[in-house]
Amino acid sequence: MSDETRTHDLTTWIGEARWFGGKGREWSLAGVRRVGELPDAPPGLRVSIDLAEVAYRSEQGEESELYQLPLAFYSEPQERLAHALVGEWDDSSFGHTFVYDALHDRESMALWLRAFAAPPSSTDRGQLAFHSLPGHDLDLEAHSTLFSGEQSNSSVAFGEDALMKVFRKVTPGVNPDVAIHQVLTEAGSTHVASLYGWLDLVDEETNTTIQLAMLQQFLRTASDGWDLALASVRNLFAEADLHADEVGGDFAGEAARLGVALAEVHADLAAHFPVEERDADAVGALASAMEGRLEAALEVVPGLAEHEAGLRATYARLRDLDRVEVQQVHGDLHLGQTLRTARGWKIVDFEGEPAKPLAERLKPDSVWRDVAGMIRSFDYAPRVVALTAGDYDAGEADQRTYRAAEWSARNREAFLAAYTAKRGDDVDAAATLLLDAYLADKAVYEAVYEARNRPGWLSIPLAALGETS
Ligand SMILES: Nc1ncnc2c1ncn2[C@@H]1O[C@H](COP(=O)(O)OP(=O)(O)O)[C@@H](O)[C@H]1O
Ligand SMILES: O=P(O)(O)O[C@H]1O[C@H](CO)[C@@H](O[C@H]2O[C@H](CO)[C@@H](O)[C@H](O)[C@H]2O)[C@H](O)[C@H]1O
Repeated sequence: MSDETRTHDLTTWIGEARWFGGKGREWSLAGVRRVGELPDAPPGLRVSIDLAEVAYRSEQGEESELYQLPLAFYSEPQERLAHALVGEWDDSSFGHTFVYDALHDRESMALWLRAFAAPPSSTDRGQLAFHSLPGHDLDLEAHSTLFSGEQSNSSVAFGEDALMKVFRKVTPGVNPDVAIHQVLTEAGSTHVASLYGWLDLVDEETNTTIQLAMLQQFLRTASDGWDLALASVRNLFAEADLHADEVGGDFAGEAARLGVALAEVHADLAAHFPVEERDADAVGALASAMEGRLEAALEVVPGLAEHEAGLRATYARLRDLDRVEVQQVHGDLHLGQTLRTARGWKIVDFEGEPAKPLAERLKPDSVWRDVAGMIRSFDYAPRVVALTAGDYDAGEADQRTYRAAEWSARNREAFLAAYTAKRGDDVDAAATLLLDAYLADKAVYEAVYEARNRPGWLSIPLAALGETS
């Protein structure tokens, strides 16, 4: 079986993967490069990390992205891994093999975990560099389980001990998720999972490093903030005669605690990363960047056109500001990035918006970007429940729309009040301009995200824009 088989199988597999960010665009597999092999594999198994180069062609020219492919090459077919089969081909180093997604394979994942616990010597590891922080002994007996959620990356739990996040779309440079977790772990923040280690791909020739994976504390008692919010909305919808504050499962107390957690994380980030006061030119550049994102989004989502004038007016109002304070922020905050544990709220995934280049994601930004992200989530939750609730009559639909707005407003207010109280400030006129602009910018981003990933949900950000712009 030739290279053609490999290219065909990998193209099919990548194109269907949830983590593949190129859906909806014209792309091809430009090449696959092996960057490392895990040592100590048992006979009949070889475990590699390959990088796939995906090329896009458009009127603007050519562009490419790198995706990480952890692969398991078995000399015999593995029935237990049938669901994770990538293909069957002749590998130039491993011979004729049955190739599987290694993240589904406990044998392969055990090799990864062992490499974190005892980083292989430089000759064995090639370009791979496993790092671990002191203070935690990994449970090497723990079995791996791949998380099945809707994510941009792939996460593998090792029992209830550790969680490894494998970054899928990779670029040279520092990944903010690793850098921020390291700083917040070392600062003793109670709102993040502790960082245990990370994996780098070091290219000594070009003096570049690509961060491939991150190992952190597994939050055993965690419930996903998004799931909790949906449950709260369902409670409200089930009680036609009651208001949000009278129904069991009211979320406002949790929304307020989330506001406090975010204020504390922002304070820790401000203490350990630079905080800068930017002038009117920088505010103008921020408004221009938002306008630029809108223009790009209009190409992908024609339905945004009816909101264009309102959006441009919101961004133009930003230009009235003569200063903006920026610092390290989360960058892609939403309820799905929050976990309620027995010890309070934790915030995860400091990687920023997956669609942005790494260098841009590390840039300081206004804290109002994160606040806006959470508020957009409070808007999303009831709309998702209404959208997926099934058939109901027109009267019921109106009732739900009204109650959805009530749920959003109640939680938005509780969250904002607690956030500003913890910081010791309030949402003054300048903050309102910033917040409105970030809310609009996020809804535009979401419209593109939904058009590419979940077209059935595109109406959610568009409806929100219809109410505000
Ligand atoms: N430390 C942790 N312990 C337990 N579950 C976690 C932890 N960190 C993240 N998760 C869960 O894993 C999911 C994916 O993590 P996330 O960092 O958001 O990945 P992605 O970058 O793919 O979106 C989250 O929605 C959360 O439910
Ligand atoms: O993959 P990430 O978690 O980094 O974030 C991307 O996917 C999110 C959806 O999984 C998306 O969030 C949007 O949908 C959420 C509901 O599923 C909602 O709570 C958010 O408010 C909304 O933005 C996120 O924007 C995207 O970057």
